[in-house]
Amino acid sequence: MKELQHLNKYFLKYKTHLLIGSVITVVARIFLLFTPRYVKEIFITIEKYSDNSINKAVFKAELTEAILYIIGAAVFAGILTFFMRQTIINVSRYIEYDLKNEVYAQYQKLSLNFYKKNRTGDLMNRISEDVSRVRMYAGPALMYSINTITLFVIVLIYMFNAAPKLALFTIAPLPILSIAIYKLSREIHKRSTIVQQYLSKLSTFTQESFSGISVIKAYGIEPLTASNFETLSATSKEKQVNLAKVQALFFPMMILLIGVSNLLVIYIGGMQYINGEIESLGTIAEFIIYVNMLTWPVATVGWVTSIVQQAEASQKRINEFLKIEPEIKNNTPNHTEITGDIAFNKVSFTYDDTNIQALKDVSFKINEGETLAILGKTGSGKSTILDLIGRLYDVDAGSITINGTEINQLNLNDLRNSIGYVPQDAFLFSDSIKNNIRFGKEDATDEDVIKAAKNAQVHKNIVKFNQGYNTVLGERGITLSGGQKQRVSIARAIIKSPKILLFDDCLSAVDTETEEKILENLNKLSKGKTTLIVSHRVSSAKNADKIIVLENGEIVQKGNHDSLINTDGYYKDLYLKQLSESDAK
Ligand SMILES: Nc1ncnc2c1ncn2[C@@H]1O[C@H](COP(=O)(O)OP(=O)(O)OP(=O)(O)O)[C@@H](O)[C@H]1O
Repeated sequence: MKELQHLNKYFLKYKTHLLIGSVITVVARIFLLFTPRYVKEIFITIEKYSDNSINKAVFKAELTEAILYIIGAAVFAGILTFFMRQTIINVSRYIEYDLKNEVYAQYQKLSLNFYKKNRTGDLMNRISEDVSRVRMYAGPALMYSINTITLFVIVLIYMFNAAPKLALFTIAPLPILSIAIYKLSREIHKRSTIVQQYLSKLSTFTQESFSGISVIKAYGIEPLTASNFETLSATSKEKQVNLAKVQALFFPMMILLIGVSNLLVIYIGGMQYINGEIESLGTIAEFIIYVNMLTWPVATVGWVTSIVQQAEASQKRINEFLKIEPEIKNNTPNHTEITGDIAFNKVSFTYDDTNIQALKDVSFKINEGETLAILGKTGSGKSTILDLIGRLYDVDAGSITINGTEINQLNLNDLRNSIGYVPQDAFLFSDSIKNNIRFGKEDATDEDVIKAAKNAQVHKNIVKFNQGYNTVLGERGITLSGGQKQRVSIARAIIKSPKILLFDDCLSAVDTETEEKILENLNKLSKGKTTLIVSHRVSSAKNADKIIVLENGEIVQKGNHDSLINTDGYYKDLYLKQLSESDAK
């Protein structure tokens, strides 16, 4: 129960609801217990009438009174049961909602390293499956526990008062029922976890197959994919059948044990009646109703125990993530002014998971309003420089400063809000083009969106779509070409009009003519803004104020276009190669 203590703060938050719910539960059970007692009364009345101790009129009156009490109590207990569910079960839904929000907020705080270590499916499972299991503890388990305890205490008092020996025999099989249900619930849980795993394997397989349907079709491997699906599906079916087998045992077992208890009541009760140990047959009828009333609560003891165990395991998994301290912390809660003077001072950085040193002793400076182009072979560390500016990771050695202040001393939100970042793989949400661009600036008007799209040279493409800016993009923006996606992503960054613009090789999929136009527009737009352009093309770098060339994480060349084309090295070679390529066209 240690892990579940995390929920205590929520129980405290909803204490009034819980208290009212508990009181209602107790009162509802008390009313429910009117039935057996009045059934006994009816039997006694019948016995009195058959003994001729009462006349027909009294018999009728007593019978009617008892029946009315039974109906009234049942209706009242029914209404209270409704409110019992409306309070306690609703609280479990509130707690589920709060917990999901807490986990989601924590996910957002965690750094990229966390996302590399944990699979998306796992993150999704903890926020949905695990939270649902915990809800079962916060609601149904709590409700049934109060229910069972109340019913048990009252019924046992009644039973032992009425006929102690009969009471003892009647409740004897109940612990067996409870243990059996506990064992069965555990088995059901074990098997349903396996079923769950297969279902998620099936959905991952289906999702991947249909995302990559063009590759599957191009390679003509539909039969192979179909047979892999069939194999997976067959195992999944087998597991479902296994689960259904144990589930099918649940009710027969309950019916059997109720039957045994009923027989015991009738047999022992009958013997006691014959021996004159109990005064009326009504007591036997009363006990039969008690046994049936107790069966479900007793069964729930086993069921609740298994729910609590599952919830504890799920909460443990949730707590594992909640306890992780975000690696990237906002060290300055106060607002900080961000300008565009950026300096790298002997920065080194190694990726934790791969142990690859992506940057070694990198130093450079860009003044506000300047453009820096970063070139170099793949894997030389270019993207890492951009990631470090946005503090997606913190440096291992050296420092990065913006206007003389180390970036880890800047307010993290201010820093990220002042950056417009266009990643290498443009990621677009399944939403309209307009909203995808507006994502950069929530309060942007339609005119702002169009202006940004024009500057990113994508407006003409967008208006050609039937729905124009309202065109909804499919999963991962599949309806757009690579170059169009890159340009929508650029529009998203420039609409924000940030102090710092980071372009990570985001013109690779556009032709050189469009690239030229975009760069021209950016040149106008980025007046006063600091711009970093990562590229593999000299055309993207030639107008930059400064150029650096990276190799294996180290700066091997520094300068501008004019100086670098006159110096032997990577830049000059690239320039000559790309010049001859464009001449050849
Ligand atoms: N998230 C990551 N986790 C672990 N290692 C990484 C990660 N990102 C990059 N690396 C490694 O760090 C090195 C530098 O990568 P980086 O992405 O900065 O290179 P790049 O110059 O931008 O390459 P490209 O031109 O192909 O985009 C590479 O060896 C790469 O494998």
